[in-house]
Amino acid sequence: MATHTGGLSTLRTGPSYEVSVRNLIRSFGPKGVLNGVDLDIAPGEFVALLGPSGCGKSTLLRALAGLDGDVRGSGVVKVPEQVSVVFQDSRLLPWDTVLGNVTLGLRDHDADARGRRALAEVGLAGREKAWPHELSGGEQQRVALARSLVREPKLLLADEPFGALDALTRLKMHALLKDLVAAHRPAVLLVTHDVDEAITLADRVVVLQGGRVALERKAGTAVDHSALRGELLEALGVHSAA
Ligand SMILES: Nc1ncnc2c1ncn2[C@@H]1O[C@H](COP(=O)(O)OP(=O)(O)OP(=O)(O)O)[C@@H](O)[C@H]1O
Repeated sequence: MATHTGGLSTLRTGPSYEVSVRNLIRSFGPKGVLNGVDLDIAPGEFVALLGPSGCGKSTLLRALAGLDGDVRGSGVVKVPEQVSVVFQDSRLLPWDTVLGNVTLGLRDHDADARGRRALAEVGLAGREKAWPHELSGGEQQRVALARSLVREPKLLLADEPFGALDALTRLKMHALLKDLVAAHRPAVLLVTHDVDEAITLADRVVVLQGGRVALERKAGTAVDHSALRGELLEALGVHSAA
């Protein structure tokens, strides 16, 4: 699914990066959206992408996924071959079972066994034969995660995957995603509007603004959550009294 530029990647970036973006520019008609984005993601690193609505977060994610066509020469210097994408809606095929959705397109002889294992990992063992409409929104997102991870991606791209879920389900999904990422170790780029979600889940938080990376901060358990929260909210133009 992802597209490659080859060649330049070894000149511009160390082999230690899974993803390298240099001076990525994207516009729709005369409107510039991405005006020179630089971003590297190391193997197994979890990066959260924050930014005001319309600043180009999804555009960047789609460029990395190769969803908007050929990205050669556009600034995506390096992306791995195995990329999986999870969106806000699960995008399950309504006419196939849960297991069928997870294994869709897999040709290996052990696809079913792998699909069952992936479903067990997301807490849906026993639901293989269910239809998507029989599942809750949270369960459908679990299936979407299983479908992504069964392909053992080197890069997991997630575009507000929990944005449509209630607060409690969202917290449960955070814990699940943390466990899945710890087990599979893909590099992750998570687009989110939720500053706390970004700080809790990611190793690094990147703020996109004016079509460029405006701020990058280390996140994770070792950092002062509330100080980082304040700094990020300020960068996003939200002035909180807290
Ligand atoms: N296919 C397209 N054609 C024309 N304009 C587009 C297209 N896709 C995105 N845009 C425009 O590019 C800008 C960035 O959109 P994008 O979806 O990347 O922003 P975003 O940061 O993900 O926003 P949000 O947080 O609201 O989801 C927006 O102004 C949008 O209208």
